[in-house]
Amino acid sequence: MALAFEVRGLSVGYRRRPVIRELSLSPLAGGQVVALLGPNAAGKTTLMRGLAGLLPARGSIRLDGRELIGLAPAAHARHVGYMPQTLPQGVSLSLFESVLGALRANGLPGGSARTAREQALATIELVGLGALALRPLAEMSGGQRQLASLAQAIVRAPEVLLLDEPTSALDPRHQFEVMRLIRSQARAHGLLAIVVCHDIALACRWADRVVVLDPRGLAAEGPAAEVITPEVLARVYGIVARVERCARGYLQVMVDDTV
Ligand SMILES: Nc1ncnc2c1ncn2[C@@H]1O[C@H](COP(=O)(O)OP(=O)(O)OP(=O)(O)O)[C@@H](O)[C@H]1O
Repeated sequence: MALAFEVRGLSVGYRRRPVIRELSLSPLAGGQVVALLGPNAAGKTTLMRGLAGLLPARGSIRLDGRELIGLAPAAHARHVGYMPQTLPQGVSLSLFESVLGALRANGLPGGSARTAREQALATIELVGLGALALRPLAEMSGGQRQLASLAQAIVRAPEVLLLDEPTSALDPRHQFEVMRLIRSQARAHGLLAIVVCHDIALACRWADRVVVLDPRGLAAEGPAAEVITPEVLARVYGIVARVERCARGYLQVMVDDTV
């Protein structure tokens, strides 16, 4: 049975600024990739941090029927992994040490120390950074640090993987590879991946469902082909856009103007 993830009446915000108010989503399932879209300041990061247990939340987040709100942060993090939008900076650790550290921080030694080291190295290979395993993060490019951050999130093998703009620093080839990797991880391990993305076509190409937020709350959700329409793009982003299918059947979004 695929894992079930349910968000009901969820509120997340900051001391004097509620951002996500009473948000309910259709149930999400393990094995899926869900793209979280929406304009700047819509609350995507706030929602992700609430789902990850990094901001206080009210309402309900259920994983296979078990309530996550109220769990201790370490227990919450074992179920729900989070890759932040900001890249790791100024860290003197090598890539290998940082990925091994992420694995250990989860309280999941992965068997023996040797197994843990092998797991860390295998994950580094998976994101395509095998040749840089011993390089300090501080000596990596922005794109390489973003891939390092992805490796740190994946190595923990959470059931729900939250990725906040994982492709923002990447060239087109690496964007493609990362989205393909996320989907193959979701399919292979039955994990649910929720990915924040500003590239609507990229999101539609790889996601099974999209959730669109705007500052008023949930604007739309469902399969990309049903949700991404000129009307929704005008209402949510304030753009005049055409939504067309390319020869291969993928959605393309062409922006002609602002509303
Ligand atoms: N630490 C904070 N304290 C108070 N308000 C915050 C904090 N962080 C973000 N906000 C506010 O919460 C709102 C939502 O911000 P959030 O970062 O969740 O948006 P976002 O959809 O991820 O935006 P972007 O696409 O620009 O990354 C914004 O109005 C922002 O100013």
